[in-house]
Amino acid sequence: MNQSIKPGDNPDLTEERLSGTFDTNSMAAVIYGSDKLAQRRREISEAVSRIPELQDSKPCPFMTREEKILEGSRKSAILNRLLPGLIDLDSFEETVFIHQEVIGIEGHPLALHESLFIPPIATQGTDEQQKKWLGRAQRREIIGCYAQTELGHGSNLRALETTATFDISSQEFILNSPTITSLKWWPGALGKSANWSIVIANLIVHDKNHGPHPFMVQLRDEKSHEPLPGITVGDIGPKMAFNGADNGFLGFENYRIPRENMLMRHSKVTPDGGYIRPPHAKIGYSGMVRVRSRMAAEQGLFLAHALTIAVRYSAIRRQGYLEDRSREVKVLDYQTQQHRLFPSIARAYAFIFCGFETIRLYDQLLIDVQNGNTSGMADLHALTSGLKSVVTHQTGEGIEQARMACGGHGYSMASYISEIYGVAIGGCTYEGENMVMLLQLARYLVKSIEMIQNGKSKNLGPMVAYLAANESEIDLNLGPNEYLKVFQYAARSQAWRATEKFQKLRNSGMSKEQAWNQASVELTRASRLHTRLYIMSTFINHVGSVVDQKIKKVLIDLLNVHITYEVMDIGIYVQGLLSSDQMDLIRNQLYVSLETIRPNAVSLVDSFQISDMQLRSVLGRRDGNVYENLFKWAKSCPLNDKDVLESVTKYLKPMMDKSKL
Ligand SMILES: CCCCCCCC/C=C\CCCCCCCCCC(=O)SCCNC(=O)CCNC(=O)[C@H](O)C(C)(C)COP(=O)(O)OP(=O)(O)OC[C@H]1O[C@@H](n2cnc3c(N)ncnc32)[C@H](O)[C@@H]1OP(=O)(O)O
Ligand SMILES: Cc1cc2nc3c(=O)[nH]c(=O)nc-3n(C[C@H](O)[C@H](O)[C@H](O)COP(=O)(O)OP(=O)(O)OC[C@H]3O[C@@H](n4cnc5c(N)ncnc54)[C@H](O)[C@@H]3O)c2cc1C
Repeated sequence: MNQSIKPGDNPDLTEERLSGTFDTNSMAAVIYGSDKLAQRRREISEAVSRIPELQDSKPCPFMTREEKILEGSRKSAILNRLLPGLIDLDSFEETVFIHQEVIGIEGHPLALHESLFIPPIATQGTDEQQKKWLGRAQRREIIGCYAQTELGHGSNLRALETTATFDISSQEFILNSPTITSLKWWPGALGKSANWSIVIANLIVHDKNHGPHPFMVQLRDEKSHEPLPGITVGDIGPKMAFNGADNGFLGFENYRIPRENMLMRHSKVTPDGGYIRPPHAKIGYSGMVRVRSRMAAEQGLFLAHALTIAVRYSAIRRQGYLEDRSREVKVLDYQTQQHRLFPSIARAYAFIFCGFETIRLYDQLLIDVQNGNTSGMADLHALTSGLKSVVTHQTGEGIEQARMACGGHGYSMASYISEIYGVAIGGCTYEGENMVMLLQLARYLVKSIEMIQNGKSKNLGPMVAYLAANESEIDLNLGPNEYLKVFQYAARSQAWRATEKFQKLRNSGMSKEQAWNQASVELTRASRLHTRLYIMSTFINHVGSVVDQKIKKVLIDLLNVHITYEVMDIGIYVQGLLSSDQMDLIRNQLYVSLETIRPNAVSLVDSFQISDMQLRSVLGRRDGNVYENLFKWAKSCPLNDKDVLESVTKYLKPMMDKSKL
């Protein structure tokens, strides 16, 4: 049963919902991890929809940037008052969800507070530091951000220029931005809203640079909100999207903070200027790993937003004919439309499934690290580096296809797809530029292959054990596990090809850095294939664990779309393994899978249960009543407040008048 059906809906959409073979609430439970979690999302949406002061004052596309920031702040403040009655305050998921529901995806002044300001205090602050700041931050007495990137440096953290020099005599750190390129640049909420920040600066003690470390820094006066003396701060200007957030710049001039403001759970500076090393050199980077570990699910949901819009719209949009010339067909019936959208539905599910898995892995790692065991850090760093890169890229591609699948109306801001696209593809850049992060994973793959070459295959972790196998023939009696073997073959041969290229260049006398650079395109290809293999195997495992048989059946259909599409997409890497007959067989299986999934397409996107408020799309409305609402939306555009604009009276009319003979 599809729970989205309501009286008054567009009959085409109701017809689709009636053709679904499964219960959308049960599917939502599988997507979000449990019936309880899915139910909480519905309850929060429902509660929010009944609070008038939380509704949009006007559609986001009609707001200026200043209005967006004002609206985000207005709603944040109201939410802060209402949150205790609406959500479980200890739940990060519920906190993020309600902000998304109420404020949307364009960012808001507290977007970074929850995800990048509070977690470093909680994980890298000492008990005393947590006592001092955590409660204040959680109550939102203070608003924080995370200032790491600089005008001249982002990807390469070793080159950051901001310094925090320890002054023993005053027991203070002195913060400085010595050059224009050392200005912090990009941090969200820094521009106008935050009054505190985690600042990443090079720790200098007794003239020795110990590299980047995190510091708690007050930026603005807590009464007047004016920047404190020694601080230069402001907004960096409009962006491609995400304009509800005030990304900012920040400079320091001999700005002093107490010694106790360095986050010292792992690294420490003692009063006499002693430096105590952390248990792992990169432990200070763990805030980034946390955000990356959450990106697959987050991006999967961005894709889910775009697909909810495109699939619902494709079910009510009629254009052209198939056999029956008496009525135009739903565009969703065209194979090209299905090929454009259904593999992306499968990817959205796959990303969410493996996203929740990486969140679980991160949470486990956090416990291990707090207990002094840092051995899992390298594995999770490699995994999340690849995952954020592949998922953000494919999400961007999927959203753009969704936009095109909506024809002309997809290009209108009424679809809201362009905003989803703009926000989502920010993920290709933030938290580590994709190529840079793919190359981090490649280091791990090359090291794994070197272990095999050195006869140490038994030391390989489970995620890379396939690199040591020797599969050269596949029995295409095709089930998911055979597809997995095909993918393993592709990932393995590319990883070996890239490593051997790197080694050959090294052996020719080239420096390590040059050889790496000259092999880097091949290395990034290896990282992508490795990551896609991981996504596929997580998807297969997840479907295998589903108990409800109706849900399992449709997820197997979706998995079939995924595995056939993915293998077709990497055809070039499996030429040595699969014959052209086998490739034809897979291609045909893909087409059959598209037909199989067709009756469930709308129910599959309905199962994401994204409310109209959150979707903010005229095309993607739950009720499917698109045309009358598009007309209403256009009429409410501020340009239509007057029939004759100043642009006409001041310029066009005089021009036309002058041109008259
Ligand atoms: C619609 C519904 C969806 C819901 C979503 C919610 C709605 C919200 C609305 C909108 C969302 C938008 C939100 C926007 C938020 C934006 C937030 C952005 C925040 C930021 O971007 S913060 C800045 C991030 N910056 C980076 O990521 C910088 C990238 N660079 C690096 O991380 C490092 O420089 C480097 C890793 C690339 C290199 O570091 P370096 O020290 O030089 O190390 P190397 O020499 O390369 O490697 C040495 C060795 O260390 C290992 N290593 C590196 N990192 C780690 C690590 N983290 N853990 C473990 N080990 C690590 C590395 O592998 C090497 O090992 P080896 O020697 O090979 O064995
Ligand atoms: C929406 C958004 C929000 C952000 N929020 C924050 C925030 O809250 N806090 C914060 O501190 N920062 C934030 N950032 C900054 C972000 O983290 C950086 O922009 C990001 O890490 C990329 O760094 P960069 O800009 O220096 O890119 P660059 O490194 O300059 O990248 C430019 C090009 O160089 C290539 N390149 C660079 N290094 C290498 C290499 N070693 N090998 C091969 N190619 C390379 C890249 O692949 C890319 O093609 C945000 C950015 C965005 C877009």
